[in-house]
Amino acid sequence: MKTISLLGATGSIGTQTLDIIREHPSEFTLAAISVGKNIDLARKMIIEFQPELVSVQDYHDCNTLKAEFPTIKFTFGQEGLIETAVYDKADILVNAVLGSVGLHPTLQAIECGKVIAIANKETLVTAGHLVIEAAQKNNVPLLPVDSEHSAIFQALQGEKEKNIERLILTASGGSFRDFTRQELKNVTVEQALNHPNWSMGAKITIDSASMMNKGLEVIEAHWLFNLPYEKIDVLLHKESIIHSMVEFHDSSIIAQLGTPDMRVPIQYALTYPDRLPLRSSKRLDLASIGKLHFEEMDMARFRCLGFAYEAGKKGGSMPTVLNAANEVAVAAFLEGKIRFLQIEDLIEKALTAHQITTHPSLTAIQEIDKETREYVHSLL
Ligand SMILES: NC(=O)C1=CN([C@@H]2O[C@H](COP(=O)(O)OP(=O)(O)OC[C@H]3O[C@@H](n4cnc5c(N)ncnc54)[C@H](OP(=O)(O)O)[C@@H]3O)[C@@H](O)[C@H]2O)C=CC1
Ligand SMILES: CC(=O)[C@@H](O)[C@H](O)COP(=O)(O)O
Ligand SMILES: [Mn+2]
Repeated sequence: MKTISLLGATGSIGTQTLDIIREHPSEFTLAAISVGKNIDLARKMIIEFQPELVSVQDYHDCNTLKAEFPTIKFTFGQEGLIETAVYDKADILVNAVLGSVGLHPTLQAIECGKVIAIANKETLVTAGHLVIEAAQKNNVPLLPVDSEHSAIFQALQGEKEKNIERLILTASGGSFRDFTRQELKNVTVEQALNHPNWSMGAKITIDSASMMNKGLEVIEAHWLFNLPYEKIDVLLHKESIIHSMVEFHDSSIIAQLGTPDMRVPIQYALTYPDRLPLRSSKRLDLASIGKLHFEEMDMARFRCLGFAYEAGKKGGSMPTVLNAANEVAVAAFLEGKIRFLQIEDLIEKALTAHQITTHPSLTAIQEIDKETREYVHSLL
């Protein structure tokens, strides 16, 4: 029996993690959860899973739930996320919270020796060097949940890092794959949220449409698999059936395939190095699919991908700026304050204005994250 603490329980990855726990009650138990502002869903989860600890984003919501569930321990805010991440009865932390708010809790959980199943890619983008250093120092496994990284992780089982020629991350192209830049000028939030293959949270769906999701994933892959950016490529694959691939020096390519269902990589991270059946997941029927398509990535069309490669290669605090600017810009787009193409303009301005700090500490990362958010807000 593995005991889980789950950050971001009310989100897309969070609720799918609960599906896995529900499907395998003799394998997993849930000790602690964090939620944001979706208190109605939090109530239902508390009744069904009876976690011992619940962290809530806001103080007021925390007090409301406390009055309703007097036997459960409640906490709130950033400290609450940390308490949940390090909850002593949990063996494994599933980090499915959104954004760089997940960084500090992840570092603390690593210090406490928790196995980390990481969906929260912003944490690895904003401070991958700190997360990897801490994981190595504390001998803590960092298990990828993101579908592309899970695919690569699965393809690498039994393989040696020295034999890797390159990673090939697949990209669906998102909601606007076939739009020209001219057509992108007036797209709506509703159109952007209509991902062709995956049902995901709002922020990552916009990131998919701008191709920033793939940019964040390139940086995430750099840290998780210890490879230079020159060995990480992106290939447009509109069906999202091949979740990613590894090419080896002998020219062999190993790919992982499946229907687009995040429960598969979530469960693999929870059962690794074992596997369990997943009856609720649809089997891949390649004969009925017939054809798979691949195209080279157009870097002029998808500018955010170029920004991410550039920020990743420059290193230091640049990825922190990339991530923070993107978080603010996407939130502004979702709130209807800016147009879609202004997301990339704001990110470009933030990157251009930034004076790089090399090997930033946690305090420096937090400070640069805050400053970048303020700077981008000042441009809105
Ligand atoms: N969805 C997917 O298929 C995939 C997601 N990922 C990554 O996983 C992470 C989560 O994505 P996803 O599940 O789509 O996101 P969602 O927006 O669906 O969920 C985010 C979760 O985080 C909580 N949350 C948001 N902000 C805060 C905050 N400031 N403090 C505390 N809790 C907060 C939300 O709470 P509430 O809703 O209660 O407000 C919710 O539980 C992201 O990093 C994403 O890039 C990676 C691969 C695939
Ligand atoms: C499910 C998942 O891992 C997402 O990150 C997904 O990859 C988004 O797809 P695209 O970014 O390729 O559109
Ligand atoms: Mn992904």
